Parts: sequence; structure tokens; C-alpha cells
Amino acid sequence: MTGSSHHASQSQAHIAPHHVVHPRYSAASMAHSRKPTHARSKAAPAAPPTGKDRAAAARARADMSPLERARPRIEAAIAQHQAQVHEQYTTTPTPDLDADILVALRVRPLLDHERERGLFEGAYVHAGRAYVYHPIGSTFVDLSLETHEFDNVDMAFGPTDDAEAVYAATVVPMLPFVFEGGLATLIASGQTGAGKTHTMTSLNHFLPADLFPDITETHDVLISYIELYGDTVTDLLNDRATVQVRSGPQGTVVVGAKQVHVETAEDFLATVEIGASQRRTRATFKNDVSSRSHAVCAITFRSRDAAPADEDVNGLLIGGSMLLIVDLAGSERQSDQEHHDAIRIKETQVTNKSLMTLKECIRNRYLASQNTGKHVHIPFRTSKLTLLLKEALDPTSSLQTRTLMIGHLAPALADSQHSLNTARYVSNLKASSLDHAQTSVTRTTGAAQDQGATAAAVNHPSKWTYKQLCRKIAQWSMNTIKFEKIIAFKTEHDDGLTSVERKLQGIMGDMPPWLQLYQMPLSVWVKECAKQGVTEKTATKTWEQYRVAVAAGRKQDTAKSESTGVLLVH
Ligand SMILES: Nc1ncnc2c1ncn2[C@@H]1O[C@H](COP(=O)(O)OP(=O)(O)OP(=O)(O)O)[C@@H](O)[C@H]1O
Repeated sequence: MTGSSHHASQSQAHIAPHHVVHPRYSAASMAHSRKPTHARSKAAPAAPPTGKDRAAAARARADMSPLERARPRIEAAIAQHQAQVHEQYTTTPTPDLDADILVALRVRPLLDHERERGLFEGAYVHAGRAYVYHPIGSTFVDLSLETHEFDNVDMAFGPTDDAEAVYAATVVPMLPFVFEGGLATLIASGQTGAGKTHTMTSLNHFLPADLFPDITETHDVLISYIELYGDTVTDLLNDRATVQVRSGPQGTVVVGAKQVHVETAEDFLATVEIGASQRRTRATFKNDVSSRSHAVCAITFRSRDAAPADEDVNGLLIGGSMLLIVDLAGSERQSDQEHHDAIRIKETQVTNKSLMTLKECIRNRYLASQNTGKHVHIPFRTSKLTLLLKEALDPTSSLQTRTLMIGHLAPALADSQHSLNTARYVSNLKASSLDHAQTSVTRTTGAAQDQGATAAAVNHPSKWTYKQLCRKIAQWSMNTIKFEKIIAFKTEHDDGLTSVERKLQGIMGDMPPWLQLYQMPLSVWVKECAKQGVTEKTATKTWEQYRVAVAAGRKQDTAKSESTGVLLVH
């Protein structure tokens, strides 16, 4: 395993200092660093490029996305950041496997077809931490990279960590807990094509070797396999018969779900294989066999010494001595749907709705864990998925539970927004862990906490007044740039509407000055500054300082789980 864990109590202590590096690689120096000179001197002398060659090269460049064009510079900046991270972190902390909530991130390898499409890596794992690089800026010239470090995850797996390593770190430690009557839940989340099914299938593949034949001496092993699509729940081990998820006096029951008794490793594998083959899949832009539904494989270990199962329960009761393996449908963004037909758009909406409900439950679980004394409602009943996961996620569950969410990240830099969403999703779940909340509360109680929170909020440029923003720009540019001449503060726009009215009418492009500046391409900024007689060097330096300030402010805002920095890609 490349990485592993952090005790919840360590998550703040481990926040890295603000990673800002200025690689300042020129295209020429990059060429030097990639090709050793002796190699070039041995090569046959190249013929000087003709006009035709130059035109072809220009055409090829125009066909490339800004990211592809900037690839050498981006990769150099990332390599430099990674070298820094290696120096900074040399050990992988051991996870606290007794925590009620554990979270992991897994970055899969880049696939051949992705490489062929010119995609390249933008996610990384080192020493139990996951890093996501996120490009900012819309053109080749003003590109920079944000670095996002996730250090409150319990485990992090990189592309070279194989399925067996993931199984050994996640499932194996859960087994004694399950045999002692606990409910262990493993949930795979992440964007479509990020590797959720790949992981969950392999966990089921390794499991029988650790169970059979010994387990059969003391326990019956029963498998149920169901699929959730919107409010429709289907039994994958019973010809896709419709079943119902209900909450009753005994707990959550999947009424009518078949429980298949397996006695050997072969039986186990064959049953799981049948269930998996019955899943609803469809080709999406990102994945040829995308799972368009959530799948839940429940493995119950019924002790022969225990009282016989409750005869009133007709189906699967989510309870103790159970391993729940949950493969969520992949999340997709609006932009991924451009290639979809009407059916797939509908599927995506259904999927996204249930994922949003799960997110809301996680958010409210976090609020509930903050010990504010207020009752926080967690809307488990809003979707079948969350109702089914209620016991696993409800802090007031009467069962002994351990829940591990593995967030899956596709490695491509082009997928960084998805990767950030997934990493934040699991980070938020970790923050809602009862163990984590207790340690945070003891470390940050009282006034110190309030002052810290206020300082963080004030530090982000979005929280500065317009005057403060102008003053900062003046200060960084040694009183040469008058920001108010570049971006005016207007409460009224040219169309006579106020900001609020524009917002209500959904008029786009109504950005506050701090965001206008953040999104302004460097070339435009330099041109505007030149009108005031400011040199390109001063304008560029000021622009860079501002982006660093935005990243630093954001780092403090999200200090619990994520630290950010900026890599300037030159
Ligand atoms: N760790 C890995 N090593 C090698 N290949 C992987 C790995 N993870 C995923 N893949 C490959 O990536 C592709 C997509 O994986 P998978 O179907 O598991 O994604 P998914 O997240 O379940 O997608 P969806 O949500 O669309 O169902 C598959 O071809 C799979 O074999």
C-alpha cells in the first residue's frame, strides 16, 4: 500500500505549510531538462524546418487543448511539487481502524485509451495523503495549477497499489469485528469510470479464501445482492424481481430479497458473479460498461449458536454480523452528458438525485456530530439508498457499526474537478466521524476556535471589502496599479439592474470584483496595467501574488481536511 492513515486528531497537525512553488520553467529550459545533451549530440543533425513544417506544427498546436499544449510545463511543475512532498513526508501514519467512520481514496492507473487521447496524470498519492492538481485559467498563457492536499483520509491508494493490497487494508481488519456481531459497510464512491466496480469486484474475489472452509464450522453464510435505481429496488439473485426497502420495528428490511446460502468458496464466487452480471449497465462517454444504478451485496454470517432468525422478517434485515459492500453509481457532471441520449440523461438525473441525498445525510451527520445541543434531522428516508444505509450512517444506531467509504479518483488532470468533488465528499464524511468530532472539540474549544474561524474567513479575498482589495493591489505593485481603474465596483450595471436583481433574473457574468480579477487572463491584466504605465514585470508579479492570496485564503477556510497551494506554470 502506498499510503495509509491519519488519526483524526492528527489531521490539523498535519496540514502542510502552504505549498507555493515557482518553477519558472521556460519552454527552452524544459527541453533541456527532458533531453540530455549527449543524446542530442549523437542524433543526426536535423534539417531546418521548412515553411510547410512550421504551418503543420502550428495547425497541430491549434488542434490541441490548452492543457495538452502546456503539458510539458505542467508535468515539470507537478514533478517539482511531488519532490517537495517526498521530502516533507517520509512516513505513512497507521490508521485508527476502530473508528466508526473510515475513509480512503484510491487513484487508479491511467488507462491506455486515456493515454491515446492525450490525457495525463493530475492526481497523486504519497505517504497516506492524496493530491489533486487542478488547472486554473482558460488559456495557454495564464495557466496555473492549484494543489489540493487531502490529509485527513485514513488510507490512500495509488495506481501501483493492487487489488490485494486494498483488500488487505480494508476488508481483512473488518472481519473480526463482523464475526463479533458488528455491521461493517464498505461504500465505493466516485465519478463514472473511476474504478468503483473494479475495486468492489476484487474485494469479493479475495474474500472467500479468508472465509472457507473454516467459517462453515460455526456460521451459515448468506448472500443477498440487490440493485437500487431511483425508488426501484431489484433482486439481482432472483431474476431481477422487484423488492421493497422498508423501515420497521426490527430495523431496515429489504422485503422479499432472497438470501442465498453458500457453503464453499466456489459457491460464493458463483453467486456473486450471477448478481454482478444482472446489474444494469450502459456505455457512457467515460466508461463502456458504466453501472447506472447502486448495487448492494450483503453477506450475512449467521452463528449456529445464535437464536434462530426472526421468522417475521421476510427478506434481508440490515443488522449485525454483516458485511455490506456498496457500489454506488458513478456521478457525472453536466458536461459529461453532452454525449448522452434522453434515456441516459434521465438515468443520470435519477442517480445524481440519490447521490445528493446521501451527501445531505453526510452533511447533516457532520452537523449532528458538532455537539451544538441542537437536534439535527438526517433525511435517511428521502431515498431508498439512504434508507438502506441508515444503520451504517446513523450516529444513533443501536448496532455496532464501522463504515468505510473508498472515494475513487480517475487520475487524469482533465478529470480534476470530479476528483476534487469526490475527495471532498469523503473528507466531509470523515469530519462527521464521532471519534474525529470529539478530538476536534477538545482541541479547538472556546474563543480560540471562534477567532481562528474568523481569521480564516477574513483572509480569503472574497471576504475583503472592495477598498481592501484596491489597497492590496496598490501595495503589491508598489503603488503603481490603480485597481479601481481596471475593475470598478458597481452596484448598478449598464442595464440599470442591481446585482441582486441580476442574480434573481439568472443573468450570468455578474461576478464580484475579487472573482473578476481571479478569472481575468494574465494577458488582459497586463494590457490593462500597461494603460497605467505599469511594466509587464510588475503587473505579472501582482497578478501572481493575488492568486497565491486566493489559494492561501481557501486553504484556511477548508483547514480541517484540505490544504491548497498554487503552482505557477511558466
Ligand atoms: N485499479 C485499477 N487498475 C486497472 N484498471 C482499472 C482499475 N480501476 C478501474 N480500472 C479500469 O477502469 C475502467 C472503469 O472501471 P469501473 O467500471 O470499475 O469504473 P466505475 O467507477 O465502476 O464506473 P461506473 O460508475 O461508470 O460504473 C474499467 O475498464 C476497469 O477495468
